[in-house]
Amino acid sequence: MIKSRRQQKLEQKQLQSRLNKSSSFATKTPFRDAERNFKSRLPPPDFSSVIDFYNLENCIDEIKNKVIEVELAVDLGEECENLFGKCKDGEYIERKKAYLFKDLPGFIFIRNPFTPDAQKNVIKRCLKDFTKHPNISNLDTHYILPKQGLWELYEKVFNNILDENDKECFIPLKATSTNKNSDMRYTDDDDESPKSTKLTTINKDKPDPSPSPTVSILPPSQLIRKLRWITLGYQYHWSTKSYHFDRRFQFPQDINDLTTAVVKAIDGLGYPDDSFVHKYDVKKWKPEAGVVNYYQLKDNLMAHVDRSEINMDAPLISFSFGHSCIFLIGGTTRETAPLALYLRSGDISIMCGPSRGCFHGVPRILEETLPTYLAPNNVEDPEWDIYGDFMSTTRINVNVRQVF
Ligand SMILES: O=C(O)CCC(=O)C(=O)O
Ligand SMILES: [Fe+2]
Repeated sequence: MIKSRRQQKLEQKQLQSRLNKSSSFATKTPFRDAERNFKSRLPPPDFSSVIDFYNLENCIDEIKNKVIEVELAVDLGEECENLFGKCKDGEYIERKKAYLFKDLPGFIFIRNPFTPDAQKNVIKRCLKDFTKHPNISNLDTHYILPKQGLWELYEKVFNNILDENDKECFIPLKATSTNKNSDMRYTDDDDESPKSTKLTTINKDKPDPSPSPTVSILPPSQLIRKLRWITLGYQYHWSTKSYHFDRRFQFPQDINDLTTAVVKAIDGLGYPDDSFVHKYDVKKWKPEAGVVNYYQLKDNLMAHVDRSEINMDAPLISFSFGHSCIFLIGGTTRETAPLALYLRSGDISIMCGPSRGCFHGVPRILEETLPTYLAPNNVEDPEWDIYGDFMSTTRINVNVRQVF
């Protein structure tokens, strides 16, 4: 059969497209495979290899053998009741254990040491206080947020003090410009080479990201669910993956205290054969920067390495609240198959030592995993209603770093 030139061209195009696709298999890595598994809705993910610290006895042996149980240097209950909460009569929370992983020196997991009330306090801080200026959020790129903070405005709507048609609820867009510097938080971290943040380059001009011409004006109740992150302390410039060393705001004292307690508690943790021991003098610990991530149920965070800090010896401390998620942590490239674990409300994960340079990410937020004590309509605590309502679709992560 003689093919027309058009037909020949079409076939050539199809062949090229197939070749391109197969060459993109070069980017098919064990980390990406794991992400693909946990992101999948249909068929649902295979959860059999996920480490579950609330059910370790029933995990398969292959998983149990990777985990080492150790004792914290400090009982987070006894010594830090003001931070993690005082147990009610008859209530008991295990607050002296941590877990290490055989193939991942420096990664430490602590099961939720918080009481429900202590968790609620941190969640309220994340939603009502940390979302206020001067802290920057992803919404600041596109919107002129109200002085009182978006949450307080939303609270007035939620409590029927304001109607969303009221002019106070109008949140204007920022004027768009031709500057192409966009908000880079959710682009893939494809560059696997460790970047050094040399002091000579840190103060070079870092233009603010440009507002997108496609975002729309939204009422507070919808805009608040578009909140994805805010930054604490040293503000972060996502597109250059470096800090604004000239934009530093007061770091919240309560988050400072929580992380200091954790740094004290993990001191000296290590493998039984001493092949890795974590040491970081608590007197040197300075929480200088933080990111609060707000995930809605369909959100995820792609594999990345946090390497913008000049001090990579200090631990990176991360708290989870609200819905559970799957957390993946692998090696210094995506070629290492990651460990998968459940992070539940209150859990603390710490990356220090070699694990500080490892790829990690959150491929999945797990529906219907909000603890009942964080759910709305709690008659005992009507003030929680608005927070519970927000948390019914949300996971919050607070992660804290020392920069220098
Ligand atoms: O949400 C999490 O648990 C991880 C967040 C994270 O890795 C980051 O913000 O760099
Ligand atoms: Fe991270």
